Amino acid sequence: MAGIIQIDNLSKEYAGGTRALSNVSMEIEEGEIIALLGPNGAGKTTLISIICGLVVPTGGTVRVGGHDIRTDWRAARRLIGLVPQEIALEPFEKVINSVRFTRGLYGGRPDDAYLEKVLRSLTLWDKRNAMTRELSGGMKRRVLIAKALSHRPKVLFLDEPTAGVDVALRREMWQVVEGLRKDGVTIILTTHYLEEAEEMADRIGVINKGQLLLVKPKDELMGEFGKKTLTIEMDEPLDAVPAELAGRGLILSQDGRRIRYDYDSRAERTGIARLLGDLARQGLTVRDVSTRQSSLEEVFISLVEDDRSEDAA
Ligand SMILES: Nc1ncnc2c1ncn2[C@@H]1O[C@H](COP(=O)(O)OP(=O)(O)OP(=O)(O)O)[C@@H](O)[C@H]1O
Repeated sequence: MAGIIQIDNLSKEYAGGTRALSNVSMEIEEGEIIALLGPNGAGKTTLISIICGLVVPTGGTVRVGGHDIRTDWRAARRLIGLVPQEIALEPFEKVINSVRFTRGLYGGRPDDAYLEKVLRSLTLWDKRNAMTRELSGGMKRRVLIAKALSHRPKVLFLDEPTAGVDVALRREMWQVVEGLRKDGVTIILTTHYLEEAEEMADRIGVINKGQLLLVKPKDELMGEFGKKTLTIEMDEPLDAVPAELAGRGLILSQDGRRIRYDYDSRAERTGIARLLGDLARQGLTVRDVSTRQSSLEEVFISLVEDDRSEDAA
């Protein structure tokens, strides 16, 4: 079965000559949450804007629910809701009217029962008669989501949903997304926060300089690139790594008390047992050992750096 979104060889060159996207292809399955990660200017917003019909691509195609976004844009757009990066609301409008209005814009017939369900799920029902300017920042963001959901889209785009919000609000937003997942809404979000992608997404796409470097299930990405670090704490400080243990990439801390060893946890032989055995043979006593998995942040930085060094080569 084809995915709900099918992107083929998508490219965009802006009028000034900036190449914002180069031959991006990707398929998104119904019901999944996909996070698009990338540094500033990578092309994330451009990609979302093209799918939503706000920016015209210079090459390639996008289908939403089988509808081409250019030749069959009305049907495609009906399936999409967009929560933009900037908060843009009518300040003197009541929440409920603002949401009703957006539903009308999409050509939806009035359906207050559905809008009540949406507002309740976003804990906005009690605020339905408040003017949007009276709401807190977090509530305003939730109103944007309510508006984007007002016509029952199958796909929701969240462009940096938690940019500039505090930790509590960020967690609140994650819960909202979790609720939408349960309702079967497909979600595509962009973020700079790796923690956010790690927390919410099923799959992660990494974009850099207009190119989609990879799209992978989150766990696979972590497993594939996630190196582990073993820290060995010595009973007595060392002056240097013993010569017998050279060539294994061991790093001694400045105070000589800890040895760091990076290894691939999926390798058949991690070298840990050998290392500990060799230390014992040298008469060195180990006080403690700990391991740490690299974070997605480290994974991401190494990917983007690889991309940079390939450019330089
Ligand atoms: N309307 C436009 N006209 C010309 N160039 C543009 C336009 N919009 C974006 N760009 C350029 O296209 C590139 C990609 O921008 P885009 O906003 O898609 O990146 P982004 O990954 O969303 O970045 P950010 O994380 O900062 O929002 C950038 O170099 C940007 O300057």
